[in-house]
Amino acid sequence: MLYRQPSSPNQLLLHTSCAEDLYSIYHLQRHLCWYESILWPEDMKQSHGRIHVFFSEDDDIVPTSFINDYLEKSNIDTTVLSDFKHVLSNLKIGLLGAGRMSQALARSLIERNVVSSKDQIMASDVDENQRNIVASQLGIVTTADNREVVKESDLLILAVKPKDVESVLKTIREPLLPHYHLLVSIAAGIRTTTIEQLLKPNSRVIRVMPNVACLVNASCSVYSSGKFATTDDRSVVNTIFSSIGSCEGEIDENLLNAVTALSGSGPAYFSVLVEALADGGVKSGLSRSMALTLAIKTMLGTAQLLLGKEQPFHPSQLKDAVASPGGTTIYGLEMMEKAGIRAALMETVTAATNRAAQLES
Ligand SMILES: NC(=O)C1=CN([C@@H]2O[C@H](COP(=O)(O)OP(=O)(O)OC[C@H]3O[C@@H](n4cnc5c(N)ncnc54)[C@H](O)[C@@H]3O)[C@@H](O)[C@H]2O)C=CC1
Ligand SMILES: O=C(O)[C@@H]1CCC=N1
Repeated sequence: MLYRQPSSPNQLLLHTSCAEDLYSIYHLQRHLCWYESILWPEDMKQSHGRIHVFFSEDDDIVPTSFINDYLEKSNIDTTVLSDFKHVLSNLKIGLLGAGRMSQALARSLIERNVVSSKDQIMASDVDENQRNIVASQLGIVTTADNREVVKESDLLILAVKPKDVESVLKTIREPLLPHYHLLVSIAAGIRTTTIEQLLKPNSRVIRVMPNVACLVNASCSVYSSGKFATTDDRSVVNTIFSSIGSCEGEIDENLLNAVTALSGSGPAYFSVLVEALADGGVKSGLSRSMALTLAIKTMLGTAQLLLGKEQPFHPSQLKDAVASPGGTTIYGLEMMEKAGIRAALMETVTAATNRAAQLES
């Protein structure tokens, strides 16, 4: 009644009244009406019995320490259960395309216990070799049939190359149920409206841009929601993409191409910079391996200083702190300016943004 596509007038009536009415669907599908279930400290104090709030220490949905502090200040008894997790324990995740990004995502979700079992993830890929890698290295079930993944999952992650998006969406259009499934696309330059048009009306879509550093749980992701995505959908996306690094929140979709060009493609730019700096070291007599190690670790240390948990440096502050009067650094910096490196990097991001816009059309 809720999920079957109506094929007779009676079924259509039932479907419309039960599966499309906002309030019925919430209750029949056993979703919680959050807005009716908020218990404020004042309400708790008025209760006749004793109230004690228990939190899981590691909660992907509720900010445990923030709410715990808030309740403590309101004199409500609380206990944080150490080592307890509140994870996406029932959500079934389907990966459409089992390439580099999907594998990294699946690995993180399993290793970081965001899912409670490997059985919660399934992947499809046209390439048998990729399927074998995923099955043997990650122990998750794979199939060549994208439709099978849709039928077995609640949330789908579309991780094929942009050129393959349309054909995959056409294949899964039928089994993908707008009220049931959430489709998360990480494909560069494919708008949520394009995806929505290829799916059934009202399909819930969120577009995310992570980066390859998800292989080491250090991706930074940004997302944009389609027209029909819900607050719960955004919360799940936040949880999933925080597990592979950080999720920097939602952004106007018009800016997602710039994100793609900066942080999506960024690891490639930094790799070129590291390689070029190492070349400079080799030219000045260092061994290749020493030069590469120094360049990489210098990039890492610089990133840590710029991010600085307690006192982040502004880039110009850090540059000034390193360049002493008449010293080595200022001579190096002069050469960078002569070579036009700032303009070159700005144009790099602009060119990649424009390319993402071309993919959109
Ligand atoms: N590689 C990167 O650094 C980033 C990639 N992205 C996006 O992520 C997506 C995936 O990228 P990668 O994982 O790097 O690509 P990939 O080439 O490693 O993986 C794509 C997989 O999709 C499979 N595939 C192709 N057609 C298919 C079909 N019809 N049905 C099922 N599977 C099919 C391919 O066999 C391949 O294994 C792309 O859209 C890209 O724009 C986003 C951020 C960073
Ligand atoms: O170059 C690409 O198409 C993808 C998008 C972000 C990183 N790689």
